[in-house]
Amino acid sequence: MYIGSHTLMKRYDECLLKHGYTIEQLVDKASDCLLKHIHGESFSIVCGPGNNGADGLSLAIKLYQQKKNVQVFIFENTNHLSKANAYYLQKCYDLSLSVYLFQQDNLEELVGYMTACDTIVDAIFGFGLNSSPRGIYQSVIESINQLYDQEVIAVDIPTGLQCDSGKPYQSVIYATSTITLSAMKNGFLNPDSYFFTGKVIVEKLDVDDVSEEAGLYQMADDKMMFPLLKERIFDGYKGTYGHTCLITGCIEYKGAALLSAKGCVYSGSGITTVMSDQEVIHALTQFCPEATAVLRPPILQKEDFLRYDAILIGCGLGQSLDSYRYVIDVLEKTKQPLVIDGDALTILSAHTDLLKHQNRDIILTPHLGEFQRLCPFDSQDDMLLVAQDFAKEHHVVLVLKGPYTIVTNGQESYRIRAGNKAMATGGMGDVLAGIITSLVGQGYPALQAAMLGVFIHGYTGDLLAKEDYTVIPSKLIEFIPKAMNNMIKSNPEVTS
Ligand SMILES: NC(=O)C1=CN([C@@H]2O[C@H](COP(=O)(O)OP(=O)(O)OC[C@H]3O[C@@H](n4cnc5c(N)ncnc54)[C@H](O)[C@@H]3O)[C@@H](O)[C@H]2O)[C@@H](O)CC1
Ligand SMILES: Nc1ncnc2c1ncn2[C@@H]1O[C@H](COP(=O)(O)OP(=O)(O)O)[C@@H](O)[C@H]1O
Ligand SMILES: [K+]
Repeated sequence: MYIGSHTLMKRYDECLLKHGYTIEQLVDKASDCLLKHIHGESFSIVCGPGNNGADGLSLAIKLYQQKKNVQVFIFENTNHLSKANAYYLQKCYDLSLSVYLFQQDNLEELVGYMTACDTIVDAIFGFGLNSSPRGIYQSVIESINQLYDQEVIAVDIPTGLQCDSGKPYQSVIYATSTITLSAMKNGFLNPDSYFFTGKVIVEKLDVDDVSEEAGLYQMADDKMMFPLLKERIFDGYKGTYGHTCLITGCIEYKGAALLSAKGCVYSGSGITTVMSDQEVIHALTQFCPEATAVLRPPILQKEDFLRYDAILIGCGLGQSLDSYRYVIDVLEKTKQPLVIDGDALTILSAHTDLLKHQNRDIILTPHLGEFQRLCPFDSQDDMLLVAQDFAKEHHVVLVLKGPYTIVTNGQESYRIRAGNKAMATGGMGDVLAGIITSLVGQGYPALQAAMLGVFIHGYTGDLLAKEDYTVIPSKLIEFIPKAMNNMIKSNPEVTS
């Protein structure tokens, strides 16, 4: 399933136009999709001035041609209509459909006409809405929400619901169901949006598939992710599964280093070595005896890293002058695939130029706060686009953590369907960084390692959250091997 935001959906339409479709054709195809889900005999179709309204007008014509009882309601005289809207409105007039123009003084009368129909179709605004509907639009929305006997079907998005966040503007339609076109809208991932959308049906237009060309995200769910996890081989040994080096922890932040090390070991790393301070190493022997350790020298040299398959830097590294130097050293002197997390990301924020010319796989795992430092964005920005552009510009795999964590390399973009609110506990991100590093060390390509790491982490958390109110990192770690085994056993492609 593909997911779009308002800018990505706009880009999607532009790609289709580039492929030679006309906007009138696209609207025609959109109304074909709508028609499949519309039942009943009498319809009030409420159409705004843009292409969402055009979808409604085209649908009205098709219902009318099926001899249904159709009344169309519009808001504006023809000067502000989109091209397709004006085209289909003229067709409505040509066919002598009943078209009513909303004005402040006829609102009550026109809404009265709607009470006689079975179904109201909301084609007022779609992803082109840029602020709360006001004036006559607001009055009509509020009046429609007062009608309780009619089914309300929203075209693409309930008018007044924000496409990207799923949050309502001040004035919003409460739909019974929403037929969304071409792709799931990012905002519908927010469970609160359900109050407004009702049941959501995704309908693909019968057109060339330009989803990837437009940069739409894909939902990475069980079906996509289970087969990515490889079975361990019959004669594998520790050398088969990679040697990872974790440059983590300091006197003040021992826990993060311990959690990332254990996450790395439990998700199958062949050998895990923690490069840290004496105090961290001491604690590690108690907490995770399977990990090995080396004392971190004051200056890191290329030779210190020759035997490793993957490096992690961050997870409790702190932001001291030493930590700062470690980050620069690792970026300048090592060549292995690299995972950068936590404090190391904050240090990196002032030096993103170092990401240029790296010629190796680099995975960044910020939460939103860390990402804000790396790539200052505005709260109104389209995060799907911001994340994608950042990854493309800096040649990294970006893991932007949160509900439905984003994973993108700028070309391919995913939202991972795993993880839950019970996991919002300190240290959870350190476990994730350890898992991803483990997978990189085991030889998974960077994008796959990031996707799979996020999925394993979230999937384990989901299994625990079925029973528990909170999911604690130490407990999640213990459950990782069982969860990974579950994934392997549930994958029909694994035969051994
Ligand atoms: N590939 C697809 O998915 C397709 C989608 N189509 C439809 O096109 C819609 C998007 O069309 P548009 O880009 O024309 O956008 P909309 O129809 O959602 O709205 C744009 C219009 O609303 C006005 N507007 C925006 N905010 C306003 C506000 N706060 N108050 C008053 N007026 C406001 C704009 O000036 C413009 O006239 C989609 O939601 C979908 O229904 C189809 O028509 C074509 C194919
Ligand atoms: N509400 C939530 N829904 C889904 N996943 C969540 C939620 N809260 C936290 N997580 C997951 O938990 C982890 C928290 O990471 P992070 O914020 O870096 O924690 P820390 O810095 O304490 O280690 C991320 O993988 C994130 O996706
Ligand atoms: K709508």
